[in-house]
Amino acid sequence: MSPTGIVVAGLRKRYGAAPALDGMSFSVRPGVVTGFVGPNGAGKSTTMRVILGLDAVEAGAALVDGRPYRSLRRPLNRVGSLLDAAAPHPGRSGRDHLLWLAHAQGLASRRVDQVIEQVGLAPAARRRGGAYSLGMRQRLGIAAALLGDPPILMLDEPFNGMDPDGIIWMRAFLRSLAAQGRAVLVSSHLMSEVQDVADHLVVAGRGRALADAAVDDLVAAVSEGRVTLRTTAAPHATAVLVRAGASVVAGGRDTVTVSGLPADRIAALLGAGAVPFSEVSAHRATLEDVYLELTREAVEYRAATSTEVRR
Ligand SMILES: Nc1ncnc2c1ncn2[C@@H]1O[C@H](COP(=O)(O)OP(=O)(O)OP(=O)(O)O)[C@@H](O)[C@H]1O
Repeated sequence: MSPTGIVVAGLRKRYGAAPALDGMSFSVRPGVVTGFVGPNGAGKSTTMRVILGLDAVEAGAALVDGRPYRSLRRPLNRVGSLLDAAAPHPGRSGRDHLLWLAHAQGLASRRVDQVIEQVGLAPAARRRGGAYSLGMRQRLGIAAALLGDPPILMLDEPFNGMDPDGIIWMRAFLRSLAAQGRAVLVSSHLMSEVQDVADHLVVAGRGRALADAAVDDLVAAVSEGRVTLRTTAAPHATAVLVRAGASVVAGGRDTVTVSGLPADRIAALLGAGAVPFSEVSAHRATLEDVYLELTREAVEYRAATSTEVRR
């Protein structure tokens, strides 16, 4: 398959005065789905374009199988990419679009029917492209990326325009591609889209990777030292705990997340203050928490979504 996947090291690029990439570094390993998430403008699409040699950088390097994309001998057999949903000629069928691409790459027509099957486009393959929904165009774009049977796949926002069934299909499909040993990089500006599919996450913000780590490690790091408290008297509990030096963040209904105090001390303080509670347990952060924590400073504007009381 691919011995090294993709390695991105210290990419820098400006558009005018504004840095689009400001030291972007991460790697995409074989056999794993790597989610590439970050707010709008974080530099995800620019990074993918740089990996494919479509954009130049002022510093840094992007290597595919240890080489710059442009020096690969048969690049389409090494990396399959989806940067924008496919836009077949409106009068041409999806199958004809793929046949045209296959011939341009010197690939057998047989490959076209295989990838159409793989992406579940068979019922629509002979329909005119003009009638395709965005979700169908995404499938067609993925079929095109797979034509050369590449060991590396790079998909920019492939969930865009997919309905819930399409999203479930896409997750399973990406997992199966990684299980075959391929390196799969998939971007999204929504953490919810990559959760349940990515084993590894690169969180981008302001042109750099804020994190490049296994999902489990990120969740553990953000969970550490936090305690979930379930109480019907959240305002009272918050007042008691903040007075004792904790930070308290409102969670779901009847729950708050406490940091700065161990669980046994929290229970003792609430007991002493006669504050009712039903649970005090180690907090398990969600991927959404991880994302919010990491990108807090990288987002130019975010409406207040939680009430946080700090000491
Ligand atoms: N062709 C361009 N000309 C000028 N600025 C650009 C161009 N392409 C990207 N940028 C800027 O570079 C920065 C990074 O953009 P990029 O599209 O890579 O981010 P992104 O993470 O993919 O965001 P999104 O999720 O919105 O696509 C942004 O500030 C963007 O406005």
